[in-house]
Amino acid sequence: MVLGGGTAGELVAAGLGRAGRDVALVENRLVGGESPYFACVPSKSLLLSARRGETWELAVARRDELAAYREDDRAVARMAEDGVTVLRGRGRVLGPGRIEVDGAEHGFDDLVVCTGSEPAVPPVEGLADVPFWTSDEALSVPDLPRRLVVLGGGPVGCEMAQVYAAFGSQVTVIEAAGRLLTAEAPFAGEALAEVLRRMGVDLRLGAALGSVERKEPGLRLWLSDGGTLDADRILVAAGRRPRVEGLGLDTLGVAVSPGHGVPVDETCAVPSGAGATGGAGGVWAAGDVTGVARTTHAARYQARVVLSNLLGRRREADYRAIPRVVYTTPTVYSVGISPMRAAELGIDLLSAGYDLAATARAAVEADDRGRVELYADRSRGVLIGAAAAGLYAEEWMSEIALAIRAETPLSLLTDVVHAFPTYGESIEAPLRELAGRL
Ligand SMILES: Cc1cc2nc3c(=O)[nH]c(=O)nc-3n(C[C@H](O)[C@H](O)[C@H](O)COP(=O)(O)OP(=O)(O)OC[C@H]3O[C@@H](n4cnc5c(N)ncnc54)[C@H](O)[C@@H]3O)c2cc1C
Ligand SMILES: NC(=O)c1ccc[n+]([C@@H]2O[C@H](COP(=O)([O-])OP(=O)(O)OC[C@H]3O[C@@H](n4cnc5c(N)ncnc54)[C@H](O)[C@@H]3O)[C@@H](O)[C@H]2O)c1
Repeated sequence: MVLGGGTAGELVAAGLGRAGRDVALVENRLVGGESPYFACVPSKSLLLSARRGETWELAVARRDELAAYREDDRAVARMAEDGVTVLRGRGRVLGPGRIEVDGAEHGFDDLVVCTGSEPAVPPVEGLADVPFWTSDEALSVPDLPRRLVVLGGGPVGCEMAQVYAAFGSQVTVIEAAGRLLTAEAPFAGEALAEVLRRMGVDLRLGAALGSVERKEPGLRLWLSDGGTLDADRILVAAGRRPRVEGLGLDTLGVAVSPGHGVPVDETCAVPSGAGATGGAGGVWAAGDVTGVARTTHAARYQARVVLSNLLGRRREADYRAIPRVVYTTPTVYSVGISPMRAAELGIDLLSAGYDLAATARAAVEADDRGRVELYADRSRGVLIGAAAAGLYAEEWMSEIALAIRAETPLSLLTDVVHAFPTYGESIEAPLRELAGRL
């Protein structure tokens, strides 16, 4: 029984079905989940349209076509082809081996929890009384607000700010922390801030939203720094919470708490309390609901780990090199440990950086923005993290993910040759610098 038919749930269910197992997928919205209809695909489509200078009407038409007009018939048909029974409705576990889907009871041996995440709405005075968007609306409705306030300067807030500013909205980003993309290396958020400011985005950094009130026409916002703002629409992009409540997991002895992921071990099994099995089998979880990495590729990775273990081939997940990408122009790509995290862990970190402007490719592209930074563990002589802000960084930084995951010695990495003229050449000088400082 797979509970939740998004990226993770689809992959587990399809794999089990193809392997001839008896498998059902419970989904109460759209088979496919967030990514194809409300998240990755429509956001990347709008970002590309913005970069190409398309009109809003064309961009929305293209977005909606790519998002299959938010209809899941093709995804459901694929499930049927793979031998998966789709149970439409909200699922709730009743106890070991028993689940209810919209009133009907079904049995199961193994349970895989893939219920994803939902937007976190901060407890701001007045916010619940005004109409606001989350990314779901921002990526599915045809409106282009004249004045848009984006609450949160994380990946969602930054991507949406760039989209709406590019198409002509007057955008303000309110970010409680002092910079954008707070989890990542500081230069990345600063590079993005510069680009957004140049596009006319008003960045209110270090300010939280205090309260909101209707003010015809539109809304009036009060900030914690005493400032006020008038807007037509608020987009809440203040983080996401694993969807763990109301699933009945407590009946299996699985302790969950709001805002925290379902706990998983390295095999993506949910450690069971007394009598906490899904019947004859076990309880597993994959994707955003685990709160581990919260990206589509991480959901797919965990799903493959679950699938392998369910099919009898033990597999453990390794999260050291899962990329985190913000698909703005320029792209912000991060992987592995950030400098802040290394400091928390007491790692003796060596860092080296390089401005992309110094590459021949930057001259060819006539774009001198961007930088790459590499972080190595001095004691082990291997890369443990990296960040880049630059055009196509999501493509040319993949080799760094491989180097981190494979723990390739720096001495060997310095012997890798990159094609000329590419942005990939930008990592050669920092790699040599790091190797020379070991
Ligand atoms: C705006 C935005 C942009 C993003 N862009 C990217 C990107 O470019 N790249 C990237 O890698 N990641 C991106 N992400 C993150 C990515 O969308 C998620 O990590 C991914 O969708 C997680 O997949 P999942 O299977 O865990 O959950 P979901 O896709 O959310 O699937 C969970 C499913 O479970 C169903 N469900 C929940 N509870 C129940 C229940 N009780 N009964 C029945 N069904 C239930 C839900 O309806 C849903 O369909 C983005 C996220 C957002 C918000
Ligand atoms: N390209 C991608 O892979 C991609 C793109 C978008 C989202 N995602 C995933 O979606 C998840 C959610 O992204 P997100 O950007 O919503 O969350 P986030 O947690 O990364 O960022 C939210 C930001 O909102 C700020 N904030 C929260 N409450 C506030 C308040 N009251 N006032 C002002 N600022 C406030 C926080 O300081 C934080 O910086 C991410 O963890 C990411 O994994 C991935």
